Amino acid sequence: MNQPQNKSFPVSWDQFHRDSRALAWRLTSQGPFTAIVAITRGGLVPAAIIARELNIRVIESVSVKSYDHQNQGKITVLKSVNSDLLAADASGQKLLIIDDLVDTGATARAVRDMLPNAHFATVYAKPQGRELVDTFITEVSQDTWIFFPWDLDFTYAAPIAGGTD
Ligand SMILES: O=P(O)(O)OC[C@H]1O[C@H](OP(=O)(O)OP(=O)(O)O)[C@H](O)[C@@H]1O
Ligand SMILES: O=c1[nH]c(=O)c2nc[nH]c2[nH]1
Ligand SMILES: [Mg+2]
Repeated sequence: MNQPQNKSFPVSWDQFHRDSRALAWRLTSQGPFTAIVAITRGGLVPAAIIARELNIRVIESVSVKSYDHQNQGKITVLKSVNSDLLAADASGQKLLIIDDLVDTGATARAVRDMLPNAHFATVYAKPQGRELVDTFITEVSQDTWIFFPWDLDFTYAAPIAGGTD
């Protein structure tokens, strides 16, 4: 990552479900899609919600890793897209790629290279990667780290004004 992520944007399960549903609503005018390609692991949860809302039964995964905790490394493709879907994309079928967020855009670029005709959607977007995404719901600033509900646990929060309660 290019700049420190000194703000935080924690997302609850409720909020994530609502935002993913809002993304599904927005995607209704872009389909119908024959299949979803979820970018694991973060894209698996919104992909399940969107598949349910849009009645899509075929879900493929592509595994791309670029972060170790909050540090960006080089892009590694751990699992590519199966050849049937590569052929479907090349023949003009509408595929939908889903991820939880786009940050620098490195992951999105790698997956777009595999499926150049697919519609790319994320729940959240940061400015550096926004142009690589066709549809998203909420933008946060580049110096914000989004904390997803599957990475969080309930814990004590100090008062905003400082000190202890
Ligand atoms: O736009 P970028 O700068 O490439 O960052 C966005 C990607 O980073 C995160 O995935 P990560 O590589 O951490 O793997 P994970 O989904 O398994 O958590 C996130 O889920 C996106 O896929
Ligand atoms: O949980 C996450 N939050 C983020 O803001 C982010 N950016 C890249 N990868 C990320 N993972
Ligand atoms: Mg990811």
